[in-house]
Amino acid sequence: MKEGNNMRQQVRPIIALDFPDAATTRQFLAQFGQDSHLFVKVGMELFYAAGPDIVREITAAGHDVFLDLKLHDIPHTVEMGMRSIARLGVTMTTTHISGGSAMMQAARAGLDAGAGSKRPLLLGITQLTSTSEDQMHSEQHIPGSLQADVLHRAQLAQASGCDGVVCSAMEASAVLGATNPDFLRITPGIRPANAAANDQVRVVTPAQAGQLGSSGIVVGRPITQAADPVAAYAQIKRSWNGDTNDID
Ligand SMILES: O=C(O)c1cc(=O)[nH]c(=O)n1[C@@H]1O[C@H](COP(=O)(O)O)[C@@H](O)[C@H]1O
Repeated sequence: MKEGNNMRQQVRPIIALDFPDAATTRQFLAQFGQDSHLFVKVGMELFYAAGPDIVREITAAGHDVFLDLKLHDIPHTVEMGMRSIARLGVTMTTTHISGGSAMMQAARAGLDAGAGSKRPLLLGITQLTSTSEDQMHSEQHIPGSLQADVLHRAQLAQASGCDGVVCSAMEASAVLGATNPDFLRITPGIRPANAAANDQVRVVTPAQAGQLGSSGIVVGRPITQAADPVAAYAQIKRSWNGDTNDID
């Protein structure tokens, strides 16, 4: 087994359900059959359209939900927002690290206060996978390498009560080296070889993500817009888990 495989904590690729409404989401999920136990991400597009009801519906169907709303506000507002999120029974959620340590601590306190038996895991957003190092320099006025910035953010997130970060797989092994081994490295920006990058910049294949030390991958359009989403999911899952020599 490759070293990266030992680091993998989420065997299932997390499918980003970036759909405009509940009906489209239901049609998509129905293709996977009643007994499937998927790990899906509900983000802004679906949540702003279908609200907490769609999250409850998906969890009631037996799927794990990563509710990705990327909270970023003053600490009190984020704490109270996270209390509401925790009551939805989701598995993971997100806050922006750039809001600072007080905001992340408040996010964690909100999850602690709002959760029942199982607290949602808190992930900090480092640098979006759509951001290049050049953009970071010119638009954010952050000097140095993008990896160094991601490492700094990851360490701040860990010290502030986060359970992991969202970063690209390109930074995953460095984050692993700079944080506790169980600190999660959830990586979007996943594209099978030859697939369109779309708006993503820091992109790797599912197999590379496994080798680079990701602990979970997030995949949207390569599955949701595939001619056969169930087959695309199965192929990406095999590649991610190192179960195939197929070109991914
Ligand atoms: O927080 C995220 O999930 C996220 C962070 C990030 O840096 N990059 C990123 O692409 N994402 C999300 O991951 C998903 C990627 O979707 P695709 O580009 O279609 O595979 C989208 O739902 C994004 O919102």
